[in-house]
Amino acid sequence: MSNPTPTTAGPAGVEPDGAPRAAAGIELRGLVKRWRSAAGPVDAVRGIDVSIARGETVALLGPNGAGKSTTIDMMLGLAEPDAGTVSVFGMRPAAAIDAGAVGAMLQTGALIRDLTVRELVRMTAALFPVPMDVDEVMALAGIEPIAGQRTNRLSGGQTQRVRAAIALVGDPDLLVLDEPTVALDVEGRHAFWATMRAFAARGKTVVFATHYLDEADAHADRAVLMARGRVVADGPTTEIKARVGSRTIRATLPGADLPALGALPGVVTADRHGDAVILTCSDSDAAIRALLAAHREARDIEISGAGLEQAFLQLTGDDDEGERR
Ligand SMILES: Nc1ncnc2c1ncn2[C@@H]1O[C@H](COP(=O)(O)OP(=O)(O)OP(=O)(O)O)[C@@H](O)[C@H]1O
Repeated sequence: MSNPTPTTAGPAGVEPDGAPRAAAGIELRGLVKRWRSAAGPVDAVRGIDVSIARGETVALLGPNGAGKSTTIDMMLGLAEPDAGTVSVFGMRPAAAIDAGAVGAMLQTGALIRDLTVRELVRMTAALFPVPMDVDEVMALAGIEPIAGQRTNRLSGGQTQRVRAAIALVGDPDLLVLDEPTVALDVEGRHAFWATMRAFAARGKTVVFATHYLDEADAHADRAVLMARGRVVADGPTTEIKARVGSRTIRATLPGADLPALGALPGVVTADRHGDAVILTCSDSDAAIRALLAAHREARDIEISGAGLEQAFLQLTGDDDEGERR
């Protein structure tokens, strides 16, 4: 990964005609990236369009190799697109970084050794035009208790917290996180997301890639699902769940005729577990009415929404036809 190259784009936050860009968010337009390696070319990103408004928290979701990290690299100016454009608050990525508008926590990146945690955070703060107060960022990242510890004597979870503090200390308007909680245990994840929510609550824009679908569901306003270099779904997590269908009806119904249940209006599939039947529905309202009309004896009825995991598997499972909306 190379360092961002400075750009000669216009002054930070100002359009060529002099108008302020305060309202602009992140715009990815027609982005294409083909990596060339010894094993041959890899079409990592195959034409994606994503708009992220200021103040939004957006999760980039997708299986291994979907193109999430490549997209993040282009958003940060670390990789040059083969086609398309990236605009970060109206600027090219390198200009946005030069302006101190972007903080990032990528998958790799060691801490400078032989400094205390506080020294490292203070030193990093000095690199930014308008940094956060060092004590404030240490509190936000929960690293006050390890302020005096040497950076080479930290656990994996402590290292992640310090990396988070370093990403935050420039008080960026955009924070980009590539699978930030991979090394964290359950408690560490909880603390990490509390930090990020507190940061987002200051009106900041947060974009994160994750494999943890529950994290996207819990912490993002919106999820952009990628598979094989394309966007296969983009919307609020609730909308994505609704798009794939579905809700599930469970009911106790001994001796039920599964083919008949499967043929009820609004039902897509019918399965049995012991005396319980599980109906996957495209229209759970129609299905529940039909079920009760046909089987007054049905009891213990539960209706639940599909988890994001289920939505994700359905949306990314058969993506050969390309982008679907
Ligand atoms: N620097 C590179 N050189 C060559 N190929 C690359 C490079 N970076 C990524 N790739 C390839 O591009 C494709 C997309 O990778 P990318 O890391 O963007 O996906 P991802 O969705 O972030 O995956 P993961 O969840 O595993 O991190 C993969 O096939 C990967 O092997």
